[in-house]
Amino acid sequence: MARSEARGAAASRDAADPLRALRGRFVLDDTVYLDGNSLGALPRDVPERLAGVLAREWGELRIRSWNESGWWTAPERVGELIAPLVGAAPGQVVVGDSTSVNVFKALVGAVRLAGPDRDEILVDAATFPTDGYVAASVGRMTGHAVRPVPVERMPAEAGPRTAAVLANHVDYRTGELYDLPAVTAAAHDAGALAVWDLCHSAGALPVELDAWGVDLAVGCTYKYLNGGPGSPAFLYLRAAHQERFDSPLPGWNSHADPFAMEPRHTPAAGVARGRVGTPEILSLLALESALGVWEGVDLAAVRAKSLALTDFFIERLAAELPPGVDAGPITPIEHARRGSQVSVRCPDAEAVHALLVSRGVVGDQRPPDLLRFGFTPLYTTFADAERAAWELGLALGGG
Ligand SMILES: Cc1ncc(COP(=O)(O)O)c(C=O)c1O
Ligand SMILES: Nc1c(O)cccc1C(=O)C[C@H](N)C(=O)O
Repeated sequence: MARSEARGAAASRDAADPLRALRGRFVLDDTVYLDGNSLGALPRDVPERLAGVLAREWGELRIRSWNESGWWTAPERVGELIAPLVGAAPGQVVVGDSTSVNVFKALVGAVRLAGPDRDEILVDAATFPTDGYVAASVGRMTGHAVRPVPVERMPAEAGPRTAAVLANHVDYRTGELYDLPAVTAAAHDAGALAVWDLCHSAGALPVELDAWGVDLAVGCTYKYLNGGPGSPAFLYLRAAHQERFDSPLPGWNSHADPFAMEPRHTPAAGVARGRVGTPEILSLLALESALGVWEGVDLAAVRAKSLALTDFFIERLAAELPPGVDAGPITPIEHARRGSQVSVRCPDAEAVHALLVSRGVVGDQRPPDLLRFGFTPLYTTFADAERAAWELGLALGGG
């Protein structure tokens, strides 16, 4: 297919895209932005909302805003906006702290729920580093052995010693989507709890935490949920576990009566038990505004577009890669095993990434030899996918 034909195909697919109007809800330019799996683009409504928060809520109401502007309850309120995106009924998602801190809360909470007779944690062998670092520290604190296991091996490896498994729904490096329901079911069969990191799946594809029986989950909000740099993470605490959830970070915000200022901690009822200290109000409210773009969005349509975009990119890349070049996608071709990014193995990835950025195609690069291209279905176009494949082909000597 000549380039003009490929561009024509992209244009017709963009014209037929049921989500095409959503791109206008974001601040974007003619850069091909394929790094929404690291930092989502800015939703248009956010600056005005934040300006209002600064001028009125902080500037004029000051301390009164904790009650009158709903700051105190924002962690649960924003959690309710995330809940439908991860298949959670109300009352199970709370927002605050970083993903790393929530991994700590969730994992210690899980091993405490599992009880004293189990002494092992299985951790995704290819995990994003922070989860592995936290798990190792949890092991040192609690005495549990921490055993790295590939996610696909977890069903076979979980056993009578296993207290919890900690796994990523989508591998940040390869873009592989794991079988969350099967791994969760196997963990349960072994009597263990399943804790999932949804950083690379929340907002990118349908997630059904309640239906799939997940015990605890965490995820960041600055990737596919477009909450902004450092926006707070979310914690899912399954309703059935809330009463027994014993947080390793019981701050005053998770107290049943915070303003009683009691010396002893009495945990709050419900998901507020997952809170710790004062919420990050400015970034939390920016996130709340950013989540407005999801109103009425069908996650099945998001998934269909994500797969169509990544298929198209993989197809165009196969056509544009010069013969004999030792580079190509490592992300699984099977839809059931693909998240919303395509990772391309390529020599001199750092130099190729820099060249692509200079040509207006922004993905990212992970050592030693991976280029990552994230496809955010809310705003990425088929024209973006076509141009990225073309520029990557050129960067590798094609054209
Ligand atoms: C899978 C995964 N977990 C955790 C993190 C880090 O979380 P945080 O920096 O919010 O603690 C990231 C990305 O930064 C990630 O991709
Ligand atoms: N959180 C990030 C940051 O603060 C700076 C740069 C990148 C990030 C990321 O989110 C990286 C991302 N989790 C990854 O998948 O590699």
